[in-house]
Amino acid sequence: MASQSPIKRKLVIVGDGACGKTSLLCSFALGEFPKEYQPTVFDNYVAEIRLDEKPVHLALWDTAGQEEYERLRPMSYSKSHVILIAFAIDTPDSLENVTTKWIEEVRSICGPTIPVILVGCKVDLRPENEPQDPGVPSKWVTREQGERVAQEIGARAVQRIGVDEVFEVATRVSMLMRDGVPAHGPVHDASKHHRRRRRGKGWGCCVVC
Ligand SMILES: Nc1nc2c(ncn2[C@@H]2O[C@H](COP(=O)(O)OP(=O)(O)OP(=O)(O)O)[C@@H](O)[C@H]2O)c(=O)[nH]1
Repeated sequence: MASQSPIKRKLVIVGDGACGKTSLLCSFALGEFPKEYQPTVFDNYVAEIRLDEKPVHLALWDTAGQEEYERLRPMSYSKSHVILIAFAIDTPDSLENVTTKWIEEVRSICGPTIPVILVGCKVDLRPENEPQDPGVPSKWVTREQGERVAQEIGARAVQRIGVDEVFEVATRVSMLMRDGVPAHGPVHDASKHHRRRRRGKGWGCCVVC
């Protein structure tokens, strides 16, 4: 049987500096966490995966969260099929910036229809049963806060899924785009569990693991 040529997809990850973007990509693409923190300028990885038995060449574009590289980042978005917006659950500001900065940037450069997935990183840092004083705000981003932001940016919450599943969902929704425009109108072929219209147009998903 002739081997199928892979479907090419491009994923870009953005989010605040040091929120965990590179670590998330590396743990998926290379199977390991980077040993040391090195702020990214930009970087690429490739994952050869299979989705519904079809080979997919998934290009993973890592971007700089640090402000000094602000002017370089817009170039990374070109011809992308899906965007991951990351935040760190130990840094509430990084979630706030999703609504005040990242979704605005993504929508203004990539347009209203590109699928966006919101991902909460560093979940291992949150203690399982932290005693909570109702008068004191938690230093951790809660799942409810993540869901609220997901709603604000028109995304759906998908909780407690692993790294591989994040990229499986991302690859699946990336199929909705072709060369920067929706492949076939609204989201009729999205998987049942993750189907969502974003204000009648795009698609979003929140993963707060
Ligand atoms: N405990 C824990 N630490 C993490 C996790 N992800 C990232 N880190 C740590 O957080 C720091 C920043 O991680 P990076 O993945 O480089 O963050 P980034 O978002 O790519 O940062 P920039 O390149 O500056 O935009 C590093 O010290 C990582 O080891 C995680 O899931 N758990």
